[in-house]
Amino acid sequence: MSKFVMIIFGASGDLTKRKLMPALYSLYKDNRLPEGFAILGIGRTEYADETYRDYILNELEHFVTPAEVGMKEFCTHLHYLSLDPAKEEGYAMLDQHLQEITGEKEPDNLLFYLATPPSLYGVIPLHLKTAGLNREHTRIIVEKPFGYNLKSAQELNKIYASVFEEHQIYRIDHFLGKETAQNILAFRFANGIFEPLWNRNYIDYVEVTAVENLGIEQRGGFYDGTGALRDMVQNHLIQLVALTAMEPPAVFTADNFRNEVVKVYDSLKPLTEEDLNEHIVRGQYTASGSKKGYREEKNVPADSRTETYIAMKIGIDNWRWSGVPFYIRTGKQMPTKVTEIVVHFRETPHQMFHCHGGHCPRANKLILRLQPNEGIVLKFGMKVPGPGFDVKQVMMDFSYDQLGGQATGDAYARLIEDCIQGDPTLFTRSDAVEASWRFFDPVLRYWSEYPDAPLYGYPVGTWGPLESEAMMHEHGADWTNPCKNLTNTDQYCEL
Ligand SMILES: NC(=O)C1=CN([C@@H]2O[C@H](COP(=O)(O)OP(=O)(O)OC[C@H]3O[C@@H](n4cnc5c(N)ncnc54)[C@H](OP(=O)(O)O)[C@@H]3O)[C@@H](O)[C@H]2O)C=CC1
Ligand SMILES: O=C1O[C@H](COP(=O)(O)O)[C@@H](O)[C@H](O)[C@H]1O
Repeated sequence: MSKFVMIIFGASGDLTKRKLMPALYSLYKDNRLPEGFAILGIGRTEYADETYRDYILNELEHFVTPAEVGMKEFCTHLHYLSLDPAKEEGYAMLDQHLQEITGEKEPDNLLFYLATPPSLYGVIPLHLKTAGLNREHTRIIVEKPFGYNLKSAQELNKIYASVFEEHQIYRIDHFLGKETAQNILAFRFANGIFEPLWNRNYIDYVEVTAVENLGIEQRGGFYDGTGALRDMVQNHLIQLVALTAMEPPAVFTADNFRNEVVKVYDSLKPLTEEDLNEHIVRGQYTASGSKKGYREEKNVPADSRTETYIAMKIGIDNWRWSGVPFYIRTGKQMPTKVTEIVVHFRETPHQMFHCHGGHCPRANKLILRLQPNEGIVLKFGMKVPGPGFDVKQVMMDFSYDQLGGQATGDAYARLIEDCIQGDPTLFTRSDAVEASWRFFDPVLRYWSEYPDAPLYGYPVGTWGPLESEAMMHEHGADWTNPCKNLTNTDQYCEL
């Protein structure tokens, strides 16, 4: 077998330093990278191998905590080549460099990772093809968002299909690499107790939340052309909906699993005019105290109408879910960072216990928390000891800490390792990416046709525009908001 080389386009960027290098280092220290591997960073920024190694070592010392021995040794596997990935002429030099690193005439155990702005996702594979670097054993990982809308995703898929076989293409969505996202499948399909209840007969509605207490950091240029819908909803949030809603595959293989994901996307209830007007709330954070508003961020136009928050009510038209609303939301500069799915079961058909002593019987709720404090919480009513029938909500909770205190693995490490081993299960297939865009395309069209469609402000550190609360009130409910500084499972503000 040829020597393994991972080539990162965008090697001077944010993703590389914050996620990819720490993930590769964690695989390295656990001896999970192929023997004699090399990593070649590509970018327009000028570095010599040595200065790039120093730069990455410095970033690893910052992002890998606690600091560990072995990082310097890991960095000896790094190389750097300065070229503009948009220009064809650099690719012969890339080929030459790969030959020098591997000592082989035609190295083909190559993994290309596209961590550049999405505008380069179409041109890089074409240049790889021209340079003859799309060899039999090469693979390519492409970051999200894959496409800007349905049409561009279809065009990209065509380009990739003209350069690689589908089994060589890995469209990454790092949420699927999260241990806790995969655990949704184990929770649903390895346990008999919940699955019989997991349908429209017993579930009233579902919330999917992925919010952050950070702003856009230094990514204004990227984010302003992207927005929350493309950055989070079309990929991460809808993947979580799929994991929650999908049917169990008969056998757990990559194709079976991915077929079930596509079936969920194909069953998403097309958005109507009413949905576009009333069941989508977009927002943008505004200054509060010393915190900047979105329009004051670097590389963001002062009149930007890019959404940093979006909440939507969506439906799935199939036997299991017909009539059950899924409320999904994501936002920057919220009070805390939390990713979770809350499944609200129907109330008992008849309420024989009434509110008492400040407590009211409520419907059962199951919370699947992906981060932080990964775990599962089931809420149910119990009689408070003493006279009368005072029913209080209590919680049964499982925390990942109970699994021997082992930290949940890193999503990027898991996915890069899967790709090296040729396992595409947790990557997005071409038909899935198109099906997802097909569903969200009308929202993008609506916003471009009606640029004055409402965009609500929300102050930094709040739970988004009040209009999104109003959307939930239509269902007679409120969003489940964990308290600020969530530190353990019983900190739910509404309790
Ligand atoms: N950052 C994150 O947390 C996450 C990012 N992603 C995705 O990963 C991808 C990369 O993100 P991120 O690292 O934040 O992006 P960056 O904006 O940091 O860009 C990465 C690198 O691409 C190169 N680049 C930028 N513009 C151009 C250009 N016009 N032509 C050629 N090269 C260019 C730059 O290197 P140089 O100037 O040296 O050429 C830059 O360092 C994006 O698609 C993003 O959606 C996904 C999940 C999380
Ligand atoms: O893909 C992205 O995800 C991050 C959030 O990921 P998490 O694993 O930290 O929850 C988000 O900040 C970023 O904007 C987006 O591009």
